[in-house]
Amino acid sequence: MTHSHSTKPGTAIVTGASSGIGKVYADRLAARGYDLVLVARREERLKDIAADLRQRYGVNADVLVADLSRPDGTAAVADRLSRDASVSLLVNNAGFSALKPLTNTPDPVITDMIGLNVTALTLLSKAALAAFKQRNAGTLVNIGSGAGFAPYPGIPVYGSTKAYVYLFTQSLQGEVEGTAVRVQLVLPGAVVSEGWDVAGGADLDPLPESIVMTTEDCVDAALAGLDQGERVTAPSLHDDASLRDYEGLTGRLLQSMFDGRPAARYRVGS
Ligand SMILES: NC(=O)C1=CN([C@@H]2O[C@H](COP(=O)(O)OP(=O)(O)OC[C@H]3O[C@@H](n4cnc5c(N)ncnc54)[C@H](OP(=O)(O)O)[C@@H]3O)[C@@H](O)[C@H]2O)C=CC1
Ligand SMILES: N[C@@H](C=O)C(=O)O
Repeated sequence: MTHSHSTKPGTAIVTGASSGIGKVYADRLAARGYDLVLVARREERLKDIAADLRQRYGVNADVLVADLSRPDGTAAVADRLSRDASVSLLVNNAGFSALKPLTNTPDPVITDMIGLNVTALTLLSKAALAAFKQRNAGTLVNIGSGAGFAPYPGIPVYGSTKAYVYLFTQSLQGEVEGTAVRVQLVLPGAVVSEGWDVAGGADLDPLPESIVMTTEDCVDAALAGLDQGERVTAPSLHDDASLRDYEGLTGRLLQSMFDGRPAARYRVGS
């Protein structure tokens, strides 16, 4: 499908576009007429995906090979965000997990995971919002995880990086309030992808099929949430009132933390 110039929505940068959720984002965004910049480390895969998108949708698709757990990799993508005024959407999707207790997780895995899931996502969000705010247009999508809602024994670092994405992205929503810039937080549950092999220590196969979503359903729901103007989209959460309750409760808890008097149960000064 080709799109006329006047309807072009601009360029979308998708990190982690070489597989899983990111690859499906690239496909769906190309179907919507976006030109693409595909970011990941595996160049051959990215080239094949880019060629396929060009051929099937008639869009431009560039490959940007970058290791986002390294400062130079993140800087290369940030540079594209600040130089290329056609970029109207960033999907901060690249991420990985290690399903291991802390003491069994090698130090480089920990630093790479924090570097990718937290530092790169933060710096690329900053570069995107700087460009989008200047143009008063653009959309930032950050991929968190249901694993960021509560302590998750066995995956202490991954779950915590996703808790960061949850709070960070919602904080950014406050920063763009009153502008035309949009920030969406996407919280997948369990999704079929190579990510489970990368994570090790757990296998998708023993999980009941009923709790695992396809990458296609996950991305289609995330984009439907974006179309509906949602700030937080949880593709597998049927009871969305529970999310609002959670947000309300944590917001009230934050407010009630600001009190100069020690709580009575500590009997300080009594
Ligand atoms: N699958 C699931 O159950 C869930 C996944 N998520 C999140 O969804 C996102 C996508 O994961 P998913 O599709 O499952 O996993 P995949 O492993 O299929 O995809 C991860 C993508 O990130 C890229 N990537 C990994 N490390 C780096 C790096 N250092 N620099 C640049 N790119 C990198 C990979 O490409 P390459 O190796 O070529 O660099 C790949 O394209 C992640 O943020 C994940 O945490 C959230 C909830 C559930
Ligand atoms: N990727 C999954 C677990 O590691 C998740 O985010 O739930």
